Amino acid sequence: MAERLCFCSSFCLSPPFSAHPERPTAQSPGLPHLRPIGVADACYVSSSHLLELSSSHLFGRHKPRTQSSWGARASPGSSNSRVRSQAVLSPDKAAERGGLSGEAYYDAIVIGSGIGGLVAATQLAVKGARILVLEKYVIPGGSSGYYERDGYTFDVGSSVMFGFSDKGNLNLITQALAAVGCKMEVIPDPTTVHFHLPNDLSVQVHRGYGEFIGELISKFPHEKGGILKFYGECWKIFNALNSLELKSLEEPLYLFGQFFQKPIECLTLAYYLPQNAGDIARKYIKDPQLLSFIDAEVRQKGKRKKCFIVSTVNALQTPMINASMVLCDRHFGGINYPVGGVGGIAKSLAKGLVDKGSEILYRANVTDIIVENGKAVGVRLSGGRQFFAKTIISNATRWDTFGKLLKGENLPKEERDFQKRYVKAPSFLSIHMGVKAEVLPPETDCHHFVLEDSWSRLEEPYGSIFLSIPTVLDPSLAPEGRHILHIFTTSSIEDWEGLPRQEYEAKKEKVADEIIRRLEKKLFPGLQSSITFVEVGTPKTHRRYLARQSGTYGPMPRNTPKGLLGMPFNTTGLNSLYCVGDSCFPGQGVIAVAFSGVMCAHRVAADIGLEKKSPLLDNALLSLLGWLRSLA
Ligand SMILES: NC(=O)c1ccc[n+]([C@@H]2O[C@H](COP(=O)([O-])OP(=O)(O)OC[C@H]3O[C@@H](n4cnc5c(N)ncnc54)[C@H](O)[C@@H]3O)[C@@H](O)[C@H]2O)c1
Ligand SMILES: CC(C)=CCC/C(C)=C/C=C/C(C)=C/C=C/C(C)=C/C=C/C=C(C)/C=C/C=C(C)/C=C/C=C(\C)CCC=C(C)C
Repeated sequence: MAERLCFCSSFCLSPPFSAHPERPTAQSPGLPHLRPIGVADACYVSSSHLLELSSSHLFGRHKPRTQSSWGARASPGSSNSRVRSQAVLSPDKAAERGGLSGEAYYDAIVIGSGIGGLVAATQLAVKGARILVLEKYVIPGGSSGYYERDGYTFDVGSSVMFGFSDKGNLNLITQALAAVGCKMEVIPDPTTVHFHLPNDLSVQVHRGYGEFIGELISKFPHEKGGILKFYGECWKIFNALNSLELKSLEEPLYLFGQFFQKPIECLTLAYYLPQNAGDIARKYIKDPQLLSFIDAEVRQKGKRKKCFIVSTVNALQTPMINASMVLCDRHFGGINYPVGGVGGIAKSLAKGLVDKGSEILYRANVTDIIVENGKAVGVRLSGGRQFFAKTIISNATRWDTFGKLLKGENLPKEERDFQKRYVKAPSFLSIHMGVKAEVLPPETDCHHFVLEDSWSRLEEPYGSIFLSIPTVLDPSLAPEGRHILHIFTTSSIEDWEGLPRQEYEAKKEKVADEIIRRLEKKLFPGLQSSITFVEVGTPKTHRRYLARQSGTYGPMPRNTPKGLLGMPFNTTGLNSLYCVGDSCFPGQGVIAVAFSGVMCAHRVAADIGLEKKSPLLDNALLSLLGWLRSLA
């Protein structure tokens, strides 16, 4: 088991420290009186403050803190705003600099500090761009954030981390951290998921590919040939992906360069771009139970209200490229858990961003994207403050970006088409629990997928249960003698809206009790009586704290998609506005949104002159991609 280490070289050297040595922190002697901040106020938080956050009230009954000793309100003219003025303009100055005639101070404003937004921001910052990230909540990370309660550190989202190894080209989380000089200690997970399925089918997805395939073949010996062919095809795609340098597929000089250097690999990917995993699995495999297992494996979203493991749909609606990425990376680089919890990734990226001279404002709720002459030029916060930049990057979902943040603008055709092709996936009900350690049998795996009785419940709300026990890997996340159980299952916002408070609370308890009862019966006898802490989040909780419309987990195809062909990239129909995150290519998942961040940063860098570009080729490629999407 790994020791707890610092995230970055400077991360824990001088508490509290300032990322900019010349800039004192809010705690430094000599700083004037700091006013407590209200929810609507934006506050500058340096990475040192992040380290000191002990509890980010994300789920359950608690509201975000409205009083804080770690944040300082900027008031122009105060010494506190003077302290910051080297990197963050006072609101008035920022406003003056934007608009029609003024030169925008920032190269890019990023709305939201999910992993997608943070990767885009840090990748641009390392290229020398001046970035301002505006985050509505009090800490970075969005669905990859964390919160602390009663000595437990809970991951907000799930704890299965792809792309976090030290090899290949697809370890995008490792690479994103390295770009800003950070390295996190990780703990290898020996089993990606332990499936507990109908008809007492139990499959462990071992880290070793041979071991996993051996186990699967032993359960389905009559399908040996099909299994080898299906997973073999996945490896062909994964190897092609892994051989490329990953940058923006919307940037022609890079794309042609890759085609020139790796023609076979690029053509392989182009061939699979419009294909789905379920169709390919069905070419080789006939056993319905094995096909259902593969549906659960690739967990992409299928029809409305249905859901699964690697995203939330069945294999027939899962792009083959995404399925291959997930089904192979877990064996190639393996699933690795960051020591100290998933929240450390966003904290490290945020710190890295500040180290590179860019800024983050927390409690900065963007309500409007300001458009002038058909171009996104700035943003307005809920308190009325305005910031201007050459480009705006939205890490909010596309539904929020185009439905809420842009007012009075006609929905661009591209977005209308996207909304025809994709709907919002349902949200989750999540249960964060602390339990007595003795309730877990020895050798319990970290991640479980439970569907006890019938395959027909696979995609039903509350049908399948996801369970992570990160303390199996990192015991430091819980008090001694305790474990964390993070349970989640799909659930739609409609189930929870319009209920009076008491009924809402009673329903949370009832639904959570039923899920816990199922886990007690299937996995852990005595579970109920071993609980020491429990907190339940519903889709409303996700909507409120993650600022995602309907609390959605992301986009899912309305019908059977043409693989990844229909997914929009980062540019949008509005000049200078870009999107990043899970409603962009290639979709949901931490590694997927990290890739979207890398792509976005590259395209933006080209557009603001930090990377080479060819306007002529740009137009040709963007038209070609638009046309290809129209075929989806
Ligand atoms: N594999 C896993 O185990 C795992 C775990 C957690 C999360 N995830 C993935 O992460 C993906 C989401 O990442 P993402 O980067 O797209 O976004 P995100 O939803 O995680 O983060 C978006 C951020 O933007 C902020 N925001 C939204 N609107 C805002 C506004 N108007 N003003 C200011 N801030 C605003 C939110 O507060 C949030 O912090 C999901 O698809 C999920 O699959 C996966
Ligand atoms: C343009 C043209 C025409 C052509 C071109 C061709 C080419 C070159 C192409 C290329 C492509 C590429 C590069 C692509 C890429 C892609 C990628 C990277 C992808 C990725 C993906 C990923 C993913 C999807 C992931 C996901 C994940 C997830 C979702 C996860 C989840 C998890 C969970 C939910 C958890 C569970 C739990 C338990 C069991 C407990």
